[in-house]
Amino acid sequence: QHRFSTKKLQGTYRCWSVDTQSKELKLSDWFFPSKSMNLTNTSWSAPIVWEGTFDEEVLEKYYAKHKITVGLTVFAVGRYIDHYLKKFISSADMFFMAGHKVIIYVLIDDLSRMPWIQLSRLRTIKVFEIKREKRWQDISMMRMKTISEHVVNHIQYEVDFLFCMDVDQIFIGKYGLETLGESVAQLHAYWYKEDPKEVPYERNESSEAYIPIGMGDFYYHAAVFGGTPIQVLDIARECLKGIMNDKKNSIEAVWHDESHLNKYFFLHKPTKLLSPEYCWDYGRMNGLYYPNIKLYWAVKDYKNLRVIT
Ligand SMILES: CC(=O)N[C@H]1[C@@H](OP(=O)(O)OP(=O)(O)OC[C@H]2O[C@@H](n3ccc(=O)[nH]c3=O)[C@H](O)[C@@H]2O)O[C@H](CO)[C@H](O)[C@@H]1O
Ligand SMILES: [Mn+2]
Repeated sequence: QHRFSTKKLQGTYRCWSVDTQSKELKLSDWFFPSKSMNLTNTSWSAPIVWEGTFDEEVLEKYYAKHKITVGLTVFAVGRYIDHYLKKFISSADMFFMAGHKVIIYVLIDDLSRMPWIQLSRLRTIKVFEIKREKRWQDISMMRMKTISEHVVNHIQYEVDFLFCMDVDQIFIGKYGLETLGESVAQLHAYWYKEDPKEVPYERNESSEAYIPIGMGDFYYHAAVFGGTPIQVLDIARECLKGIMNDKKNSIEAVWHDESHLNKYFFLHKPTKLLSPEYCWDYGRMNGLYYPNIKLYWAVKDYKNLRVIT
């Protein structure tokens, strides 16, 4: 078993297996990082996708012949429905996999509050009612349970690739084929330049999400992850297992599902990483400028929006 044991962590990474089901285009055909850019490859040879590293034309041509459908799950519970959902979906309609088939899976705790949104061609929405967890921490963490159930029940038969995203964000640039992969992780905008020693991994040894100081590769943002449906199923199941075991021991990891996701990607290296351009925070990172932001954080308002318990 790969769950935590200090001895096992040392040097024995489980690398990804080649998923023969994946319709992904071969890396050497479309990924051309320039030498002047930093951080375009990981130590396990996964690409880190930035604007300027990929040949969009080659990708479009390839996927014109190999038709795909891309899924996108988003949760909206409580006040997050009225505050974020419409903007997230209408901006996704415009920018997420433009020109390709997309199914947006909305998981909502009150169907009657689902906003009416006129979609473009090739886009479908499927709405599912879910039960509302009492604490915001559980709303966030139990997404892993709901995602895994829906992947098992239907998503796996409907899409070739799947993304799972937070609702409190907005697309503003083309979020395209370059992001597709077997297992895709998002670099967190606050920590992508940081030494892994400094990032907020769970440091409690008793937690399933524990990563010892000095280990770890990057700090990944749980607001975006994806891959093939089978891979996403594995991510969601493993994270849920960690979350539930922690609950049994009355532990809650410091950044909830994000801590468990970081543990997962530490043990099972993602095959593709997305630069912070794919999930940017204009609020805190305003000293830095990237001209090609594709998705950014909406303004947070925890005090008014989160369920209070
Ligand atoms: C950088 C950072 O601070 N990250 C943490 C923070 O992310 P966030 O502050 O981005 O968390 P969040 O409030 O966006 O919650 C995550 C997602 O759960 C859904 N949702 C959550 C609450 C709610 O009342 N209704 C609802 O629909 C919604 O899709 C939302 O986008 O908090 C999360 C827990 O919430 C995780 O611990 C993240 O690791
Ligand atoms: Mn969020």
